[in-house]
Amino acid sequence: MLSAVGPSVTVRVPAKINLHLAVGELRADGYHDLVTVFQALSIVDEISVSAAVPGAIEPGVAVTPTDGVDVDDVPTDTSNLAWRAVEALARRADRDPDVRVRIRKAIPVAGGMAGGSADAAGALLAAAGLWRLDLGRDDLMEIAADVGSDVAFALHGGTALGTGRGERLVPVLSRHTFHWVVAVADHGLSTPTVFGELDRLRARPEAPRRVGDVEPVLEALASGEAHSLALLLGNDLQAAAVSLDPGLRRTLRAGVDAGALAGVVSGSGPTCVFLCDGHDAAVRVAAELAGFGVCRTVRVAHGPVPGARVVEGDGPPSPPRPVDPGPGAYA
Ligand SMILES: C[C@@](CO)(OP(=O)(O)O)[C@H](O)COP(=O)(O)OP(=O)(O)OC[C@H]1O[C@@H](n2ccc(N)nc2=O)[C@H](O)[C@@H]1O
Ligand SMILES: Nc1ncnc2c1ncn2[C@@H]1O[C@H](COP(=O)(O)OP(=O)(O)O)[C@@H](O)[C@H]1O
Repeated sequence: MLSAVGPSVTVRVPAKINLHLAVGELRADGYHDLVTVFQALSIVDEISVSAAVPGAIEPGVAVTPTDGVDVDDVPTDTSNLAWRAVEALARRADRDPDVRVRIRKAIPVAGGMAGGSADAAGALLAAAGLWRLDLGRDDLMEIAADVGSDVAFALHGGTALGTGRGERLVPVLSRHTFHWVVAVADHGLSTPTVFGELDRLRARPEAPRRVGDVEPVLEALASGEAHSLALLLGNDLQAAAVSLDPGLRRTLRAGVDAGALAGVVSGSGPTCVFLCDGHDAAVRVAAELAGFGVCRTVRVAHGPVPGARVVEGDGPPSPPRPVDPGPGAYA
């Protein structure tokens, strides 16, 4: 959009959860190989990138909370993941990152829902549009993966199987919409600390049990059966998140007591997500769970939803991406 002060592009980008997260051994590069099933949920951040204008729009990052999210721990300096994405794109395009990034934040911070990665994906798409860069989807995915393991999925959206660090994606057939209750904790957990805790737990004789194969999860998604999927939700990082934050055990129990089909820690936590038998059931579970006092806030959400999309501005609209895969997809 051409405004009085200059052009700007706005992108909406979803949170993710991990329906299945199998963590391999620690690699020499400090990462772990993953086999994960991501699903994008209807909790979205909005990222606007505007051309800096001397004296009117200063380069940098601003963050505004929405939906009661706590943004105290979101940096507004060059360490913000959205800014790092803009810098990576600017390097690729051989230009200055002379922009202002505004983030309207609804995704819980440090909650295992990849909010920072979502902002990075949003900033990447918005800046590419603002600068009218001639980059294909593969170029954007490559830059995204360099910024963080989860950034590529935020561009992709829908439901996808992630391997490698989580950045290698194949779309997964997911029939129907799944309804979730999201229990947001009053604090965050650091992703590297949770991976480190899992390594520590695995070095002990009574190592936590690992999640099973991913194939049954893909079959349940293809069938669209929430009851089948509920039995298969699993996350190797859950034992580590619970070890660092034992209160999560109560949260997980409370969601099921409130009527959810099943619950699991999302990614490195501490957000817990509960699969419900339809939208009305999710609203009931959320109301009951909110009364248990086991988390800071409770949200109702659904998935899958599309990945990062341009909603306003003079950049090219993002190509529509199928939530269901085309030929050659995994399931
Ligand atoms: C655990 C997951 C599951 O989807 O999500 P979150 O809980 O963070 O949302 C992801 O793997 C997080 O991805 P992301 O948050 O992008 O991680 P990165 O910035 O790439 O890495 C941060 C740190 O986490 C650890 N890490 C991350 C990914 C991976 N496959 N193995 C790792 O060991 C490493 O210590 C790394 O230095
Ligand atoms: N745009 C951003 N939004 C949220 N956190 C950010 C952002 N940029 C950097 N961070 C840092 O990344 C950490 C992890 O945040 P986040 O991506 O929300 O969680 P997670 O890795 O658990 O999914 C935060 O504690 C914060 O310090």
